[in-house]
Amino acid sequence: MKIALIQLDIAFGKPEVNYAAAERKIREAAAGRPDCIILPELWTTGYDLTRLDDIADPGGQATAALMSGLAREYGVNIVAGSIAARQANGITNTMYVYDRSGAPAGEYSKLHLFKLMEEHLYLQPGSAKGLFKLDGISCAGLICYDIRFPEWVRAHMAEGAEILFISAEWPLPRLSHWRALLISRAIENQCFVVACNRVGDDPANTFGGHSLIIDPWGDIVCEASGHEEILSGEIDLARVREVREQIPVFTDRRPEFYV
Ligand SMILES: O=C(O)CCC(=O)C(=O)O
Repeated sequence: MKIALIQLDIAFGKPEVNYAAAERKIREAAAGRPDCIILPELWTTGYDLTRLDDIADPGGQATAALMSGLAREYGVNIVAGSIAARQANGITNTMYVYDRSGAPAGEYSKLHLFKLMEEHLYLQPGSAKGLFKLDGISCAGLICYDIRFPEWVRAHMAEGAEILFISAEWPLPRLSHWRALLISRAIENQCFVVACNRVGDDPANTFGGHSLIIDPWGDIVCEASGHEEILSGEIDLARVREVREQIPVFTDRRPEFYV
């Protein structure tokens, strides 16, 4: 499976600019004929939280129209990062996933809102897992701060997911945490981790880039720089089965003692 990670800079609070940039980058990435493309977190608005009432995408519909159309046009799966979506219960930080036919394949709203960046003041948390299938492969999709909650990641991987997709806006000062947490999630869950971060600045933060693909042994398949780029890497799902057979963590678990 060939994966392209679109490590974008994001124009603060300017969805029209960001939709145009993401479309350009997806067309560029699609030329390399990937099986799957992933975008970062909140890529339509950035963290312009105080203006979300005006700029959130109602029901994710504008995002769906663009992403589903591109997925169908290029016959590529798209993990469309996350966006601020206006829902009946308020605004959520929601990841939408489309398969090669452009059909919705999954949806996940960020469960753990990040207080350090005031998400809890403007967003409603999700309440369901981010499990979906792409080309018959079981996948999980989570968002940024979620990677600090190994029990939430495990809840997904224990249901058989083999690839963990992460969309993020992870700040530069904690880049060492980003790498260590992602490598740990890959090792402990014996899965591929595909993690797409943004770059650039907003009024409060500088974001670190260094999007990554990590294999189920914890080795880095590929890693981006701190600048805008399309990172491309190939994964072989047989590696998940090999590592899970060699060290059978999932069958050796004793969950009855973990509560
Ligand atoms: O956990 C962190 O250090 C960063 C999390 C974050 O930036 C987010 O969830 O948006």
